[in-house]
Amino acid sequence: MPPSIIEVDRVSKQVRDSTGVLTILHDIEFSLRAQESVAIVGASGSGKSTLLSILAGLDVPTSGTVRLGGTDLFTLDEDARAAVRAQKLGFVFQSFQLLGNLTALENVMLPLELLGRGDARAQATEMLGRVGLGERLGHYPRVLSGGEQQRVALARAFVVRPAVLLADEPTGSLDFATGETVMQLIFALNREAGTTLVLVTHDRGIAACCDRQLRIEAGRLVPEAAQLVESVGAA
Ligand SMILES: Nc1ncnc2c1ncn2[C@@H]1O[C@H](COP(=O)(O)OP(=O)(O)OP(=O)(O)O)[C@@H](O)[C@H]1O
Repeated sequence: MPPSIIEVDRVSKQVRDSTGVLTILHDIEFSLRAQESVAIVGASGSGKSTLLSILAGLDVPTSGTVRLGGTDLFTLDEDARAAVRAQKLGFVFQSFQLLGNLTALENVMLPLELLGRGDARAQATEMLGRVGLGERLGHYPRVLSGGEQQRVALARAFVVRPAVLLADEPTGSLDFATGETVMQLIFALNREAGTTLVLVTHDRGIAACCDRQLRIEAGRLVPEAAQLVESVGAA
């Protein structure tokens, strides 16, 4: 069995608001094996995006630990955490988040250049070909459709061969058919690259395509045995 790539141990997150202290995540615990695909599901406001931000090292838990490939993310200083993020993680967001003043090719070359990896142009060109945009290398995001922009974002995420891809509602801004194409591409690239996929989604069909689902209710992880009972009951 592949080793754990992510180990989350008793992660809680609290914030202060005008009414006092709000607990967004309560003692979340799970681990993910290398190459697994996992959907994080749950109602709006249950804490899914907060958990994803903590897995990304972008948000800091109030207590608990997150180990990525054996490295405890929150014992590192910000610079070291950013370096781990750049080397091991890829991100795909609902809103694409491409740089508008760079072409498709330049957007995909950028993470390779920041990591000092050789031959960024050739690797980025090949990756854009892989997502079906080999003819659009010199085009700026503003002339690309939503689905095309998300495919550039996928190429940018996968080109560094991340250990883990974190995706937050990657089809949320796309119509159904385009969303399906993008998801098929994510699963295919994921298998090819042997990446672990962590996907936040409201879409049950997409969640069902993942190896596992982690359900969050009001900041607590529903035990997987209880989820199984629920799904058998619903069948
Ligand atoms: N900095 C903050 N201050 C106050 N409340 C916050 C803060 N960050 C998150 N929250 C609250 O924590 C809860 C969980 O937010 P989160 O964005 O993680 O939910 P979510 O499950 O991703 O929701 P959605 O599916 O709607 O995107 C929400 O009620 C949100 O308003």
